[in-house]
Amino acid sequence: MTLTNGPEKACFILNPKSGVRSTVSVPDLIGQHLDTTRWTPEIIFTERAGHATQLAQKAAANGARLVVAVGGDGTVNEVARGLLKTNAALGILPKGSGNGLARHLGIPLALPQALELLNTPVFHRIDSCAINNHPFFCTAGIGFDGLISSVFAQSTKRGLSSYIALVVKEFRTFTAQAATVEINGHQLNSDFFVVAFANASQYGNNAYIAPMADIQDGFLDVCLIRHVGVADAIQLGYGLMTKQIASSGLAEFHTCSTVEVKSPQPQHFHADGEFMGTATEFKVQLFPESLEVVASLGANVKAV
Ligand SMILES: Nc1ncnc2c1ncn2[C@@H]1O[C@H](COP(=O)(O)OP(=O)(O)OP(=O)(O)O)[C@@H](O)[C@H]1O
Repeated sequence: MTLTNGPEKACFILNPKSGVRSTVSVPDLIGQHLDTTRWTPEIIFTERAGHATQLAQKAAANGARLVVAVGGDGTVNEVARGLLKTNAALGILPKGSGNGLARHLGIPLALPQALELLNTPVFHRIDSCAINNHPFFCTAGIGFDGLISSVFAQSTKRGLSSYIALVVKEFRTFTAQAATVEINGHQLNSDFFVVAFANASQYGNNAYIAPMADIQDGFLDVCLIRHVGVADAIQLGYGLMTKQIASSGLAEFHTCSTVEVKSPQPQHFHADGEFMGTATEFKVQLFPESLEVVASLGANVKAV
């Protein structure tokens, strides 16, 4: 497709550390598959954690119409937060191990096909969220999944099998944590294994924590999981991978636009799988239609 005004600027921000497919040369793939009558590409490598946010802000300020995160959900998060309140749209070349947002948006995991999607882009507006002012676009969580994000951040191993081994190890010693969750004017006091906040439906790797979550509906889906024994854990794992967590009897769901959580003990928390620290009080907010993305029609999103 040729534009009457010529190609627009597309900036590709690559995290060289992300993913397990390190042999793939993304610049070569961009050279082979990107339609240069549609886009004039610029390719930049990140140099450190957090760098992608600065690069994305700069690209948007310099007139890029499209800023493409090349990496996993951590890189997607960093690029996307840099694009909030700008005129640039987010593209994704999925190169992580989980790729939760890319999967929700129907973006092909094969990079040549993901590049083809950018050649004939359809733009969509999606909601974004924040946990204690840390933006997230896919999921955030407190409790066991917060702890896992912390332990995974310290581990040098990547990939699904390492992740599962780590989950099993930590599960043996983790106990549900006391907290008060305030949703829609109601206070729920309990011990919680996980309090998860879903903008998109999955954590990544097709593990669906909130299968019904709609990324354009203006609502957060909150998933509360209380005590989890060994037999429950197997059922929970099965429910996550088969989109049947809601019928497992182990999870309770609420929708809201703001939720607050208080806990007597500091709790680990994550945003899009990245460990954000510990806190005793949490405020989680949703900002409707606050980010423009290129996604696949017929996936879980409606076109603008
Ligand atoms: N040049 C860099 N050097 C070191 N770390 C970086 C660099 N660029 C980005 N990072 C950090 O790498 C981390 C992991 O990135 P990302 O999530 O994209 O990959 P991943 O962990 O392999 O994928 P997934 O989240 O799907 O498992 C992010 O926290 C990001 O801040």
